[in-house]
Amino acid sequence: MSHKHYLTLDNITAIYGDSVAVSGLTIEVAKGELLSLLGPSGCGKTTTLRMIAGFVQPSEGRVILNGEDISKRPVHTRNIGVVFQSYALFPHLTALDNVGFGLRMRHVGKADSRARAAAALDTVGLGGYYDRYPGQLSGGQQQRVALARALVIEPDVLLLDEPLSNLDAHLRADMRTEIRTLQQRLGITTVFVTHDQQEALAMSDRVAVMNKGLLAEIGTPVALCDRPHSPFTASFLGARTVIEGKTENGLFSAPGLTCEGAPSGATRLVLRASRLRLSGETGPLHVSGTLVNAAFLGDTYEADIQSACGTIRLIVPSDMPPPPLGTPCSIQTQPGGATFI
Ligand SMILES: Nc1ncnc2c1ncn2[C@@H]1O[C@H](COP(=O)(O)OP(=O)(O)OP(=O)(O)O)[C@@H](O)[C@H]1O
Repeated sequence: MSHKHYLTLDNITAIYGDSVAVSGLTIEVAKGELLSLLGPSGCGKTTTLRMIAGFVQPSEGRVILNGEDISKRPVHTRNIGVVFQSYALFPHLTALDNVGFGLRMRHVGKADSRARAAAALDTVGLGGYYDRYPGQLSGGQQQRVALARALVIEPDVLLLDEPLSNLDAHLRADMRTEIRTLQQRLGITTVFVTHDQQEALAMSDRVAVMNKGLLAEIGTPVALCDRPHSPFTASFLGARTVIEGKTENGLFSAPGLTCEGAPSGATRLVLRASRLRLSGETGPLHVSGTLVNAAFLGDTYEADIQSACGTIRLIVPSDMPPPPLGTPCSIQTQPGGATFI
């Protein structure tokens, strides 16, 4: 996908009182792309979304949509659809009227509004639910109504703020697939806020990892997982151990650990839990320690090895059960198991 600048966040900063929520953020989103903003609570994801929607004014920088600087435009004149975590449906309006509301506000005639709202509800699989009130719908169905309401205005950009976080795990996985399929079918440019790394990886064309109001790193899900460039990304993307050390003549070393094949200047070794095995054999990685945790997770075991350089996490297949706790172990890397920053 070309990163044609359909939506550009150009060096935007948001300040609340004397605290900086977002600091000099620059991101370009291509037309039709789904970009996730991923990061821990408080890193500035929602504030970024609010600046795109127009609820928060950037104190510096610009939001450019399709070549136009929309930074100063009021919310209702931006053609942007938003789905909030809380759905924010009107309890006293039916599903059809909730979806049609935005059109009526835009002075679309009543019959036309109803027809378009009905079509939007059909799109999200709620064909039979036009006359239900929000209180008569499940959480997942309310979420679909909120999505239909955002889509019915045919927005230039769709903004989704943790839309799945109120749903149970099963439904969340289904909705994730549905939203992604719909987004691709409609080709709608989407910015998706989440703190759930799996959700971001599963749904996105690219992921922007944020930390403390700053962009830590941006890339495709596979690139971020296989070759993280920032230590924050490496540790935030989960199931990775980051070890500090130094490199001389291609050999990375840290207390009680060495790893061959390091580029000059590397100061961190990233060990990816799912690409490590407990083994008597050694490869490029030399480290030994003691098994201190082995949890059965169904298809895998999660194991922790305590070593001189800290605790190293492994995720091993369930047909390779770890030895008893307290057993001395060494670790073998599989391709992609050890990378350097
Ligand atoms: N209206 C506000 N007034 C003052 N400070 C705010 C306001 N909204 C957010 N903040 C602060 O700005 C920072 C960024 O908040 P933001 O909601 O953008 O983070 P987030 O990454 O979306 O977090 P979460 O995942 O918890 O929603 C936080 O430190 C937060 O406390």
